[in-house]
Parts: sequence; structure tokens; C-alpha cells
Amino acid sequence: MNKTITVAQIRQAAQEAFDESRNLKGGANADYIPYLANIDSNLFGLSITLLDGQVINIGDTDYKFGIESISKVPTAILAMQQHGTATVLKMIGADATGLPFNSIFAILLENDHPSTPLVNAGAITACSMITPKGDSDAKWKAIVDNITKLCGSAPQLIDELYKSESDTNFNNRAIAWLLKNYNRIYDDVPMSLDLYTRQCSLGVTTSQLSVMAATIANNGCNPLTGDKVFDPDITPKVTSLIATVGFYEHTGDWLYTSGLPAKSGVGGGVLGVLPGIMGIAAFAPPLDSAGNSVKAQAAIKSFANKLGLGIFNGNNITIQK
Ligand SMILES: NC(=O)CC[C@H](N)C(=O)O
Repeated sequence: MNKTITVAQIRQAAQEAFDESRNLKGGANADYIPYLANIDSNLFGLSITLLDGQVINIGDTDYKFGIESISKVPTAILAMQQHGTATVLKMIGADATGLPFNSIFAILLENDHPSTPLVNAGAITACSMITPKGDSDAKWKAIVDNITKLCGSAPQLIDELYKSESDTNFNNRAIAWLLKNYNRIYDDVPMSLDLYTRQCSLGVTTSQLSVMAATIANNGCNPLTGDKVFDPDITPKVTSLIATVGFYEHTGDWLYTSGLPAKSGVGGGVLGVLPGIMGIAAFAPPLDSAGNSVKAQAAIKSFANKLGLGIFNGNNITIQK
């Protein structure tokens, strides 16, 4: 069905979705990373970036929070850009695990396979694949430059978060060495894990993440800067990864109710992609049992449902200025 929506309708739906969700109770800040436990639980922001470069910001959209697992998306894109989408499928995989993001069991069940770049195991492998191999500083620069180009502005390392995660990431150390045992880490193990931990500790705003999402929705061309950040064939691949496993063991429920491919992080962020239409991001620290922000999910879902957005309904959306 052809459907035309106006920018005014988008603004109104976003404001209503934000207002409906702001007083939701439930969930709790992540506390297995001490820094995250102390973030103000009431922070809440919602941002939408349209493919003509318009950004709609509501609430705490300038607050820099830990990107956490949402960083898995840009680094998967970088690995695909550097090595090609077929190589990433071969060297990491694209399967949903149906298990928590940090599951060791998932690695064993997949029979030595890290499954997908969007769970911890696959993301550590993706960091190991980034070139130039063996050069931690140059790899880090490639990771940050890529995020900067996707967002149109730079993320900022939160030193305290990086230290907090590095001091407590025992489970991820086990994952990294288990993968090494299966020949699935393609560079130095502690270096690959450190790059993963550091990228999770980057601070970003919802406004920046919505631009990143819009760049993905726009086949790799940043709608704000006009920069061609990655090749167009990567958009359907990375969006399929996001749709398959973006909310871990709650991904099916999420996709069924929202219709929108989205990726969460335990910092409280969610990034959603509607290919050809828009990027969306929300942030609120309290998480559900799978580590997904309660309010960010509610706001994005409500926004999408109000406007009939979603990748499964057959709607052909045109946005009118
Ligand atoms: N789901 C997440 O956001 C997890 C990221 C976190 N850095 C971890 O490795 O546990």
C-alpha cells in the first residue's frame, strides 16, 4: 500500500510516543558494569533522522551515554567494508543465537562458530578482523573514524566506563580465549578483546546514533554530510543482522510487535533502521531481563506503530515535507 506521511506527522508521533513512555516504570540499570549502575535512571531521549538530513530531537538527546553493544553494528559494517560481506559470513556468521549476548553456550552450540558480529563473541572476532592487523592504534583509529563518519560527528571515549569494563570483563575474556581455541580470533587475543571493550565504552548521543541509523538506511551515504561511508550492498546485510539478533533472546518478540530492525546496548541505547526511510534512536538506562532499554523500546515501538512504519507490512512510504 502506498502511504504518504508528512514531517509534521512524524514530529507529532515522536512527541506522543515520547510522552507516553516517559513515565514508564520497570527495568533496572545494568549493574554488572559498575559505571552503568550509577547513571541517572530518568534520562530519556528520542531522535529521528530523515534521509534529507532533518533531525528531530526530543528529551535528553545531547547526553553522551555508553554505546555498548550498538558499537557492534558499525564495526560489523567496517569488517564488511574491509573484507566483503561474504567473508564476514564465512569468518563470523549471521545466525541468531536465541541466547544472551554474552553466552558461552552459544559458541559451543554453534559448533565453534561465533554466530553473528552482533553478539559479544562475533563482535570480538570482528575486532580481530579489522585491518591493519597487529597494529592496535591503527585498528582503533579505523574503528573510531568509521563511527565518526557514520554519525557525522565524533564519539568520545568515556574513560571511567572503559576502566570499569576492563576491570570486570571476565566473561568476555573467557569468550575470547574459547574463540581462539577454535581459530576464530584473527589477531592478537588481548588486543582484540581490548578493542571490543574500548569501542563499547565510547560515549554517543541519541542524535548521533539516529544519524548513524539514517546512514545505514540511506545505503551508506550520510544524509547530513553527504559522505559515502560504505558500499550500498552492505545495508541489507547489516540490517538483516540487526533484525535477526538485535535484542538477543527477545528479538522475535521485538520484531513481531514493532516490525522494525533495531539493536540495543546495555548503556540504555537502541538504534533502529528503516531502510530507505529513516534512522531512529532512543536512550533510557533501565533495562529488561535481556538487557534492552524498557523506555527506548516502548517509545520506538509506539512511534512506528502510530505511523504504520515497519519492514513487514508492505507499506510503501513517502515522506512529504
Ligand atoms: N549488550 C551489551 O551492550 C553488552 C556490551 C558489554 N560491553 C559487554 O560486553 O557485556
